[in-house]
Amino acid sequence: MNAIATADLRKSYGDLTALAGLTLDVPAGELFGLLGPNGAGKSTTIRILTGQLRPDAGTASVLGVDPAADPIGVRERVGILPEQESPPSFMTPREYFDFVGSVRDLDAATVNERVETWADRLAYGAKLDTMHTDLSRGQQQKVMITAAFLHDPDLVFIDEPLANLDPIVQEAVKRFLREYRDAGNTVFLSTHDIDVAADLCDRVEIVHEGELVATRRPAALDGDRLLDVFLREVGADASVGADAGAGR
Ligand SMILES: Nc1ncnc2c1ncn2[C@@H]1O[C@H](COP(=O)(O)OP(=O)(O)OP(=O)(O)O)[C@@H](O)[C@H]1O
Repeated sequence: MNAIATADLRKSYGDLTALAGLTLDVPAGELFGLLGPNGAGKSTTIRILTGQLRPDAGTASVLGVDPAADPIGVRERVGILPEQESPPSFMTPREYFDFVGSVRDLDAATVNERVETWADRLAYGAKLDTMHTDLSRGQQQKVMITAAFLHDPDLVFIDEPLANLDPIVQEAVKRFLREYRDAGNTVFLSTHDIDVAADLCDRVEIVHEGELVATRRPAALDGDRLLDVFLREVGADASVGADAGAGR
């Protein structure tokens, strides 16, 4: 069964074509990676799939729900870790999780239990009652990761999840994501980091200028081959483009 299916998704911002006909299936239980350079259309894809943005054309299904027709229905069922978003500056992590728990209809005991587990996993228990404004960027990212998983969704959309995290925490998050996938859940990961995609994903689709240009299974490649594919497919354009930056 597919957790996500899209057909010919298109989206423009004025004259700029961000998605030029994206057709994509993600089976349930896959740790899927959308890999592309800056400006390739990754966040636009996530925003459409999570009902935050309507496509100009094409269709999408997320856990059987059409995000354009029922955006709230999709957001109830999935977890979302947006790129570079911060928790509210005027709250502590504990207050924020209480808020997320009430939006997600979780009882206080469940919230507390899950928060303790996540604070242990990502080593930030000492900061649970510190205002977000006094947390480091990486500590704020730990809070955002916890919030995305707090209601134990079957599917998560995670945009550059490892940004700002030190190597120890990165390994803890990777370990968790593999366990989450092994339990039958689905991960839609968006990144421009080839190492992250190669290390973590069952399958990677490379997106460039709003189109899918290559698909690979990292386990079936050796060494740096995903980098070779990436450079071959997008490197030449990305290195001369105004929005250059293939991540390494
Ligand atoms: N609200 C917007 N208005 C105008 N243009 C936009 C808007 N959002 C995105 N774009 C443009 O659409 C294109 C795709 O952007 P998108 O954010 O989807 O890329 P991305 O692959 O997530 O990039 P990054 O890795 O840098 O986050 C880019 O050229 C971007 O400048």
